[in-house]
Amino acid sequence: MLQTEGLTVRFGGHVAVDRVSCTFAPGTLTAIVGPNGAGKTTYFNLISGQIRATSGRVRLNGQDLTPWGAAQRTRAGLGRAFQLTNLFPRLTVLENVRLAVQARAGEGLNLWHLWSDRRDLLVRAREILAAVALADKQHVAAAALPHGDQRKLEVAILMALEPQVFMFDEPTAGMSVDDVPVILNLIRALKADKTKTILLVEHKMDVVRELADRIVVLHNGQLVADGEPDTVIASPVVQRAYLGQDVEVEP
Ligand SMILES: Nc1ncnc2c1ncn2[C@@H]1O[C@H](COP(=O)(O)OP(=O)(O)OP(=O)(O)O)[C@@H](O)[C@H]1O
Repeated sequence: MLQTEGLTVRFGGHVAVDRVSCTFAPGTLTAIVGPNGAGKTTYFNLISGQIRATSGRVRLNGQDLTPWGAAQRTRAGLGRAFQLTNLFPRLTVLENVRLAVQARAGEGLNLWHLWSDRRDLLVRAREILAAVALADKQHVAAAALPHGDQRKLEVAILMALEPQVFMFDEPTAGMSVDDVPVILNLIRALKADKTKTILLVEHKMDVVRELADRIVVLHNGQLVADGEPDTVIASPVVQRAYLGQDVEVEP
């Protein structure tokens, strides 16, 4: 169970995320939608610990993570698709995934263990690469991958870490038409597991409609709608937000 309580961040005079309180339960995929600049990515950054809140709290299973940095939150089970800066650019695709599998298996993110004889870890890494359709690129250096493949590698590493909470921020952005279904299938499979808490920021409403159990709408940093997809999509607040008109929110 992931919770945010009154989560707020100000950048100068601008309140990018404004008192957002929300609970995300295991077995549920929640789509977070809203117009450009609504605060979706900033909300993710506050949850994953990339930026610190001005006020409010983030809890996972009741534990207050608010004072913790991103790495500690990852260890606690909050998983966000890694940015390439968190990867080892000169190591191959397989080595990067293998390291994440090792970290999950409790051997730590230790390069000296990379060639240990834990064959099971290597097998698991190869399975994950097959699932994200990167098996044929396993020996390519991470930094040499085209953008779409780098996004797939980020998802592969996230899968390898087996977090309790999966956070996807526009996971298919910049991907080829062939790769989009690969990633959507993976998210479907995670959802079918029914034990994971999945958060998805996504602009494509057809994807949201198909995958979401619940939709949360942010507008000007505030949570303005929350509920079942059909109800939320039909609500005047969403219709107005997507038509670009002003939405009335709390002062
Ligand atoms: N580090 C920062 N410093 C100053 N302002 C910021 C910072 N990060 C985000 N903002 C501002 O906060 C607001 C919310 O941005 P955010 O990227 O979270 O929106 P978003 O809903 O993810 O938008 P998009 O759909 O375009 O990705 C924007 O007005 C943005 O300019």
